[in-house]
Amino acid sequence: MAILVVYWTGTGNTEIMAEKLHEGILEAGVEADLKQIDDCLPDDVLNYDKVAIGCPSMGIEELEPEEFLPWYDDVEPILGDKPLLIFGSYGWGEGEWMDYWQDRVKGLGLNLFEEGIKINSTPSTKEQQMIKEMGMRFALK
Ligand SMILES: Cc1cc2nc3c(=O)[nH]c(=O)nc-3n(C[C@H](O)[C@H](O)[C@H](O)COP(=O)(O)O)c2cc1C
Repeated sequence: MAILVVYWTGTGNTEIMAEKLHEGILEAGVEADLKQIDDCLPDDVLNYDKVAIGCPSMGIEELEPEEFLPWYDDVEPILGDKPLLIFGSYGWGEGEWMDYWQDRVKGLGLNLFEEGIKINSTPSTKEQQMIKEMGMRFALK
């Protein structure tokens, strides 16, 4: 079994989240790759059993529109029933972009794992541990 953790980041906060998820998955003893979307063609997701996708809140509570969204629009239709974990960082408010993203995923009937992880700004040490534990659960489920 292999898991892909793939993300877009502007200033590195979502990247820290991706690294912690990846760490947790590896600690659970499951093979995993960590990639930025630049290094991952949409079809590459087909090589994995489970996929974790990260994108921060950009625009006005939106997924990043220039690079991430066109990539994600191509990925979503080929995910099938692969377990999908979504995550990202936000800067203010309640992190509504994650609610919209989850609604979108659920509306398409995709196999969403737990609730998407949203973290305000840079994840604290405690939040990093929580993310790592979620990575372990994702790996072992
Ligand atoms: C162009 C732009 C738009 C943003 N829009 C939002 C927003 O609508 N809501 C929000 O909570 N944060 C917003 N943010 C803040 C980012 O989500 C926040 O800084 C986040 O930590 C960035 O994650 P990253 O370091 O992975 O890029 C925006 C930031 C930028 C640069």
